[in-house]
Amino acid sequence: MPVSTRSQINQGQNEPNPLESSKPRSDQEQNHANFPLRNPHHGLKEKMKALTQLYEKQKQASAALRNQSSKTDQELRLTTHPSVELLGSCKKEEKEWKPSHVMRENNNTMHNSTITRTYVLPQPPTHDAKENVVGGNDKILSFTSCPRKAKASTAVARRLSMGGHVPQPESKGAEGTKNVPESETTSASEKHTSRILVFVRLRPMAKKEKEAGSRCCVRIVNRRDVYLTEFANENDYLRLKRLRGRHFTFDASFPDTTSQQEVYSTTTAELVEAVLQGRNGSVFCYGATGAGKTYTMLGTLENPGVMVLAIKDLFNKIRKRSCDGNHVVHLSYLEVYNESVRDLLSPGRPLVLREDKQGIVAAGLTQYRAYSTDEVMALLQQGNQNRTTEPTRANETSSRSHAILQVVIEYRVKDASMNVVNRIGKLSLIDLAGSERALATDQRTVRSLEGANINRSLLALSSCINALVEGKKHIPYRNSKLTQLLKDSLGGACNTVMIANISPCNLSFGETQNTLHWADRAKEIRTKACEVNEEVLQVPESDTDQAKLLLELQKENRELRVQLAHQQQKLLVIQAQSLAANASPTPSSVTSLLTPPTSARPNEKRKPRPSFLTGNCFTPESKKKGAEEAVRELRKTVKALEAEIEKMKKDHTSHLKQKDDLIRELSRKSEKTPGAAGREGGTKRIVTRASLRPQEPRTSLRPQEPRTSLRPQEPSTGELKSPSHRFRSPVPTAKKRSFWDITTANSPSVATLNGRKTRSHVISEPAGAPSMLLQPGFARQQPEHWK
Ligand SMILES: Nc1ncnc2c1ncn2[C@@H]1O[C@H](COP(=O)(O)OP(=O)(O)OP(=O)(O)O)[C@@H](O)[C@H]1O
Repeated sequence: MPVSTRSQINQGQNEPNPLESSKPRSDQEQNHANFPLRNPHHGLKEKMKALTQLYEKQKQASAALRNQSSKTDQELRLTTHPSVELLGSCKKEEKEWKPSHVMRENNNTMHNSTITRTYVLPQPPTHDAKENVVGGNDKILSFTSCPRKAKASTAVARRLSMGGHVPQPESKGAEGTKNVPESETTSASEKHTSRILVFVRLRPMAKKEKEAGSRCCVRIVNRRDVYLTEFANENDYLRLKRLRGRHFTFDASFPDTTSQQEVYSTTTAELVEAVLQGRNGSVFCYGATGAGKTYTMLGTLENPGVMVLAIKDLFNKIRKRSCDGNHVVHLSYLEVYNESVRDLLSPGRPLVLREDKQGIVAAGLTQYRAYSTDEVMALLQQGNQNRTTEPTRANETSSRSHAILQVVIEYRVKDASMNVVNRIGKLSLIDLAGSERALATDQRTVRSLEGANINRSLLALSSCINALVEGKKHIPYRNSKLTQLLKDSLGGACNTVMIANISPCNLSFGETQNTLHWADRAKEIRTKACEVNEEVLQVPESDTDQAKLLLELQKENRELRVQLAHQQQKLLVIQAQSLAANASPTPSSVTSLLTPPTSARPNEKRKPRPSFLTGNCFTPESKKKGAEEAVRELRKTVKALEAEIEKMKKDHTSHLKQKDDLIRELSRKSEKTPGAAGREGGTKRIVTRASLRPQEPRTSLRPQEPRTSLRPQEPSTGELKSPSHRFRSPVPTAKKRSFWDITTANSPSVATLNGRKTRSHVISEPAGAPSMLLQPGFARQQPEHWK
C-alpha cells in the first residue's frame, strides 16, 4: 500500500521549500530538489526539517484562522478526523495533529533520548469503501478537509433470515446508525441466503497496558465504524513504508464502555428467539489472545456474558410459552484442545468426529436434559472447570481450547387435527481460543504446542472463510476439528453471528488488524437460508380414531367412577340408618347414631327430637303401627337399596373392566404400529397408554376420602405436560442419562435429532425426569485413567 513519504508530501503540497529560499543551493542539491522521488531516504533529515518548518507555518496560519472567529473554530473541531480525536483521547498530552498524512511525535523517554513516532491517519469513510487505505501523496489531509460521513454507509444493518431487523445499538446522536430501508439492504437473491452478522467489541485498556504507557490505536465512531491507527518509530524506514491507517465498518461496533447486556441484546437476543421457533443459530467470538472473547461469552459473576444471558433468556421465554406446547431442552458442551474433541460435561476419552448424512457428529458426546436456568448454569460452571485454561504472558487466564456450548430446544404441540408439530432449534455458542504469536504468549513447549494448534485451527477457519467468500465449491472444512464442527455455522442453514474482540493497545496493532481483516471478510459469507426445522408428525387415520375413542372412554370411565362414589355414599348413609334402627326402635336413636353425642348430662332424660327421616321413611301410618313395624319397613327399604346398589356396582365394574380391556387392546395396537417409538418414516406413535393416562386418577374406594381420591376435575392432558411438571426440581435419585448416539454442535438439527434414537429422548423419558445435576457424584464421574 502506498504510504506518503516526506519527499512526496513536499512535492504534493507545492509549497516552496523554506530551505531553498534560505540558502543557496549547489548543482547537486538542485538536482536533488528536482528529482525528489528518486531516493526517498536521501536527505531525509533536511526534508524533515523542512517539513517541520512547513508544519509550524501552517500551525501558525491555522491559529490565526482560529482566532478570527469562534464560529470557524467550532467548525474546525467538528470536522476533525475521528482518528485525531482518538489520539487526543488516548493520551491527553498528545500534540495537536499535523496537516499531513504522516505525523510525528517527539516524546522524551525515561532515558532522555528522543524517539520519534509516526502514525498514519486513515481516510474518512466513503460510502462504498469497506476499508479505506491511506492513499498516496495526492490525498494529504488539511485541517478541515476531512468531512464527516453524513449518511449511513452501505455496510448497513443486514437482516437475519428469521425476518427481524438487526437491532442497532443505541446511537449517541449519530446519523450513521439509522436503519436503512429494506430495499437498500436485501436483494431478491439475498432472500434465499443469509449473511453472517459481524460485530466488533473493543475491550478497555488493561491496567498493565496503561502502566506500560501503551497507547490506544482503535477508535469506534457511530457505534459501527472502526478506525485503526498505526504508530511506528520514524527510524524504522521499512515499516514506515508499510504504515497504514484503516477503517472498517461492521453491523455494530461496541466501544469499551459497552455493557454485557447491550452486547447480548444486539448480537444474540434475536437468535434466541429464532431458535425457539425452530431455527439454528450460532454465535462465535473471534480475536487475538486476551482480546476479551471469554469475557464476552462467559463474563464474570457480576457481569455475565452472552452464554449466560442467552440461557436465562431462553428459559424465561420457554416459561412464558409453556402453555402453548411442550419444550424440551438438551445441552452439550465440548472443547477442541490440541486438535482433539473432549466432552466438558463428562470428561473422558477424546471423541471421534463422524460425518454422515446428518452432518458432523461427535460420537459419544453427552447431552443433558436441562430443566432450569440454574441447572444449566451449574453445568456450564462444571464444564468450564474442565476446560483447559493456562496463564500465558499475554493473558493470565488464557483459554487454550475452543469451547462449544450447544443447546437444543425441541418444541412439540398438537394442532387441531391431532397432528404433532415438532420443531427443533439449535443454538451454538462458541468461545474460540485466541490467535497468538509464539513470543506474545510463551515459548515453553506445551504452551507453544497449544499455540501452534490454536493457530492451525484458526488458519483453517480463515481458509474456509476465504473459500466461502470466493464461492468455491470445495470448502476445506476437514482441515481441522474446529472447522468441521463449525461447518453448519459457516456454510449451513444457520443464523450466524461473529463477535470480533479487539484490544485497544497499540502493541497489539498487528493482531487487531488481523482480527478486523478476517471479521471484515466474514461479512461476505453467505449461509444458506435458515428455514424452520419443523416436522409434522402425521398420525395415521386409524391411530387418530383410536386416540379419540380412548379419550372418550377415559372420560366415560371417570364419570362412572364419580357416579359410583355417589352411590356408595348414599349406601353408607342408609347402612348407618339401618344399624341405628337395629340398635334402637325409636327413630331418635337412629338419628343419634348419625349425629355426635350432644348431651353432657347422661342421666338427664332425653327429649325426643324430630328425625331427619321424618316425612321420608316414617309415615303417619308407621307411627301408628308402632316402632317394630317401622323398623321392619326400614330394613326392607335398606335391603332393596342395597340390592339396587349392588347391581349398579356390578354393572359399573363390568363396564370398567370392558373399557380397561379395550384401552389395553388399543394401546397394544398402537405400540405395535411401525415407527411408533422412533421417528422414521414420518409416522409417529404419539398417543401411548402412558401419554394418555398419566393423570388418570387412581380410584380409591375408601369411604373416608371418596372425593379427594377421585379428583374428577383433573383434565386429561394427553402427552403435553403442564409447565409446573416440566420445571419441577430434579429429584436427587435421578439416574444419569446420556446420549451415546447424539448430535454434535452445528450438525443439522432436524436430520440429526430426528434420525437418531437417543437414550434420553424426550418421548422415551418418563415425565418429569430428574436432572443429572443432583445425581450424587455427578461432577466426579471420571474414567479410571482420569483419576
Ligand atoms: N469488555 C471488557 N470489560 C472489562 N474487562 C474485560 C473486557 N474484555 C476483556 N476483559 C478482561 O481482559 C482480560 C482478558 O480477557 P479474556 O480472558 O476474555 O480474553 P480472551 O480473548 O478470552 O483470551 P484467550 O484467547 O487467551 O483466552 C480478562 O481479565 C478480562 O476480564
